Amino acid sequence: MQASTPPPAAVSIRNLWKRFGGHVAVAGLTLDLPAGSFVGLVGPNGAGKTTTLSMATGLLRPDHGTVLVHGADVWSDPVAVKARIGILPEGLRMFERLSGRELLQYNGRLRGLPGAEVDRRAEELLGVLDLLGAADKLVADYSTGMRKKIGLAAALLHNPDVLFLDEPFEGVDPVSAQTIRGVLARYAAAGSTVVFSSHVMELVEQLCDWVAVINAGQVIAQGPLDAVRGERSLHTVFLELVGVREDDGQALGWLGAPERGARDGAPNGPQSGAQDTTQGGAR
Ligand SMILES: Nc1ncnc2c1ncn2[C@@H]1O[C@H](COP(=O)(O)OP(=O)(O)OP(=O)(O)O)[C@@H](O)[C@H]1O
Repeated sequence: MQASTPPPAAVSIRNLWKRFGGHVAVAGLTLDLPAGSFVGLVGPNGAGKTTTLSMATGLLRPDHGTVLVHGADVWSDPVAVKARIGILPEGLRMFERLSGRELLQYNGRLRGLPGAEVDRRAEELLGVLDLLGAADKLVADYSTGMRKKIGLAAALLHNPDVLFLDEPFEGVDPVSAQTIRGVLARYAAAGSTVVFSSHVMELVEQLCDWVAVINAGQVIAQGPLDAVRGERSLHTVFLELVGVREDDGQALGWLGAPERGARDGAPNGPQSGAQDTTQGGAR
């Protein structure tokens, strides 16, 4: 499975560290992401994915370590790097009082693209992402999925070499997710690099050809998807790698059991309160 000459790295991360107060969020993380690959970053909650992506894209300064994007240092050569990357961060803050179309036009101009080219690309992206009907609506009035799509359009407008996406499918309905997948697949097929974080292993397996598993601020596995998962599913391998916590059978023993004397000393068996709650929840 090992290639004799490794492909050039689009993103090369070396010994990256980040501490928040007493908590080490990223602990000496080293990662090489091959150019032209579709990379999935997976890891449990709090593993350090967002912190890593933020440092890799110049949004958060590392305590230590380097990140190179196509050979340019993110922190010592930020202008060169930012011209080559697109970012869809988690919880992206946008100019809410602009319409979707205006947001793209503003982004395109900031990127130094000629006006006519910005307009052409913006209309195409709005069309492909099924946002033409909402193009003149304020971003403030966009739904979660629409926000992800307009954020993706803004990240792609200048045709970056590397696209970083933090949880691009979170809160997105299946129709919009399919649209986003189509755009990403088309972008990657043209030879660009996509790096995205996700908790959805099935999605990573469908889209990605390269995977990095992050746990406790470090990379615990990385490589081509087939090499990382072997004959098994990524889900199974992931759970094994990060270690599933065993339930000792003691915790939550009260949950679902009849309450005795907890409320005004009155028993609350399944035929009284529990049943009412179920009916209430069904409405
Ligand atoms: N600004 C911050 N201040 C303090 N702690 C932070 C900050 N940002 C992240 N952390 C902590 O750093 C650790 C890594 O967080 P991070 O958001 O990078 O994880 P993640 O892998 O993206 O998690 P998730 O999958 O839940 O989004 C967590 O313990 C988190 O609480």
